[in-house]
Amino acid sequence: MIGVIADDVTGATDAALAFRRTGMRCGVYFGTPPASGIESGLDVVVIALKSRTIPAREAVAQSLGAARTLRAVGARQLFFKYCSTFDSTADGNIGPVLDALVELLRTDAVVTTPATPEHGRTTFNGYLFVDDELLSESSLRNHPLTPMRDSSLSRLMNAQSKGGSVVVGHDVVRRGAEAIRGAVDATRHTARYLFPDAATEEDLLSIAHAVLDEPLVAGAAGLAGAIGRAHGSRRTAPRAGGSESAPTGRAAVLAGSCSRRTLEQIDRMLRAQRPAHRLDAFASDDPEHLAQGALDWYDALPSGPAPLIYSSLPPAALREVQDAIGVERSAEIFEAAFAHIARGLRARGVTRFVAAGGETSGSLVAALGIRGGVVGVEAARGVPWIRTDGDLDVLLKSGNFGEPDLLVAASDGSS
Ligand SMILES: Nc1ncnc2c1ncn2[C@@H]1O[C@H](COP(=O)(O)OP(=O)(O)OP(=O)(O)O)[C@@H](O)[C@H]1O
Ligand SMILES: O=C(O)[C@@H](O)C(=O)CO
Repeated sequence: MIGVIADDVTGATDAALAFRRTGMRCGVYFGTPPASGIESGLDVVVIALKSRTIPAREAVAQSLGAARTLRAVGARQLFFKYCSTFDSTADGNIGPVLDALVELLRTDAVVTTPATPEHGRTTFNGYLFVDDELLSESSLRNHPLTPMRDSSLSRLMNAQSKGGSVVVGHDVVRRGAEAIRGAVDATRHTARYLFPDAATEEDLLSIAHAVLDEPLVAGAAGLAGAIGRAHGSRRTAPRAGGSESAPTGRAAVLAGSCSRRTLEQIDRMLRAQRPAHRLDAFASDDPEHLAQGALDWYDALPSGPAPLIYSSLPPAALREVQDAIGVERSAEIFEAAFAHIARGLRARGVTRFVAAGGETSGSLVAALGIRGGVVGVEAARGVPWIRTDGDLDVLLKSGNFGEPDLLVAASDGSS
């Protein structure tokens, strides 16, 4: 069994989908459950944390807790899922968590790559590209919590981890798994982290074959799917119980992501004349007050299409809020407000939640007390519906994922 520790909930569902597509039986848990709460017979157990931007020490403690539980239920390999755009601060948390996992597993070389070609993430000479731009020149340079201003994976990693890192060039990767394994063995005692270049699914498959017996690997959905394929798991039956059609309950969309793609998707909602309410921290910085305003607005809506409640702003307006209120404080205000709103909407009969943004989704999942779920139909690449253990359907969308009409389409048909 492969045990996945994901540093946010949208990343967890992205990775779970990548494994499930290859036919692996995959369960998703939000927060670390007791070992007895994990279904037996799964090929992959994904534990979703919300540890990407919390203090490094807490991220390490939570990740070690998840790792111990996964090992207790039989994980032979741990996969640390971080963002395909390496979202992290200068202090972590990718490096500190991996350092701690290396020590826990007493391993000495970790092969890792964020490359996920289906999401437009590729690496060359150790530099990370988002579509045709370097990471540091992409919209990720303006991320509200983890602005990415460098594209060199080894520089990013060295700044937040111990043990050093090296790049395994594309010339080696394209020679296949044996060559990659040779590079891993040659570096085992000199550098802890290896970033093999990957521009295609074929590159990822070679990397996956090279690491099948390693106790610890790390990366994004690209490597997860490749490992699934390398296990030849397409031959096993998909897990029963995943819903095969999109859910249809009463819907609401909550967007706290300020990513470029989410802003486009919100624009589509507005142009489709969906009822929309923006949370404004300048009007009130009290999350409960903001939430009550949104719920009063919701209560006054005539029945009709699913509404959108959002805090998302484009970069310049976002900076104004952050300069006035503080980066962490403003994030806390909105995440707390979305938590109250999610609970309020649930109480009013909403059963289908579409959430945009990893932190925002994490807040919603915690507020609704969702502990786990089954991966259902794929609404967009990397974005599956999750049928939760509490009879809700949630679509947890990474900020930059999905076609521009995703929010409209996923919340269609509500009354
Ligand atoms: N108007 C705003 N002003 C300041 N901060 C905001 C505002 N709106 C949202 N935020 C904060 O910005 C952060 C957005 O992060 P989130 O993870 O939800 O989206 P994302 O980074 O686009 O998604 P992902 O991590 O999946 O790529 C949240 O902490 C949110 O509370
Ligand atoms: O890897 C990605 O880009 C996503 O799964 C994610 O982690 C965004 O939060």
